[in-house]
Amino acid sequence: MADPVLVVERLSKRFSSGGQPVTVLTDLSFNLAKGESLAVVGRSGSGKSTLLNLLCGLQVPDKGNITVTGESFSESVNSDSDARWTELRRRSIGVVFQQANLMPALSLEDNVRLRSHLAGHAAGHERGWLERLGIGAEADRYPDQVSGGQAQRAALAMVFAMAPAVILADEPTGSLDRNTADEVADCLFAMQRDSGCALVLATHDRELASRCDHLLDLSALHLGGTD
Ligand SMILES: Nc1ncnc2c1ncn2[C@@H]1O[C@H](COP(=O)(O)OP(=O)(O)OP(=O)(O)O)[C@@H](O)[C@H]1O
Repeated sequence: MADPVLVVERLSKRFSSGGQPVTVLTDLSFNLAKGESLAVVGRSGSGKSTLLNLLCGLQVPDKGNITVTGESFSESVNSDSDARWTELRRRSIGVVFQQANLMPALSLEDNVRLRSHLAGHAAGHERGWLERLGIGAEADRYPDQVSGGQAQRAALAMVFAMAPAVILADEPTGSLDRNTADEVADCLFAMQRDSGCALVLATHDRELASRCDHLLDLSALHLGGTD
């Protein structure tokens, strides 16, 4: 494999629920290279969102290592690892959720400008990103003035404007009707292919998952549930 952008080694995570340990991930390992996509599927509660949270440092594994663009993290947390995760989320890891996470007081263009600025890029390309997502005409509108599909396209424009190494998408089309979901997915995969970033996509939608290069079925790895 070409130099991997994302390396996951023997990752384990459990929670405590009502005093009972709940094992979510056990010894999970995979690599993802530049330009590759991985669909993470599995029944509700199998750990899809937990995995994405671990991959951007919002949760900490009990065991294992995660390496993103050469930065390695283990289960030990300190101010150095916190600062490195924060910097990665600012510049290198783009996150897309089921609901577009736009700032309501900013126009779509200003939402893209802010995200791009935080990632260290000069202003000036915001409209271009919105045009590539097919919503250039909506650039001056505010999030509450656009449809769910348009808002989700704006969320993708924000993420691609960062020029991230990795995109983590958690049910990015889950709140959209089938046609709009397909259109947004077309944008996501076309732009991921053009930008060459890696994509980890958590979804219940098997059709969407089948568009990725690799499939990780968390239900097949373990039975989950209470230990
Ligand atoms: N902070 C937490 N504390 C305790 N248990 C948690 C916590 N977060 C998640 N869990 C449990 O971990 C398991 C995995 O949750 P997760 O949200 O990752 O699943 P999922 O596959 O994304 O589910 P869904 O498809 O319904 O979104 C579930 O049993 C959930 O209840």
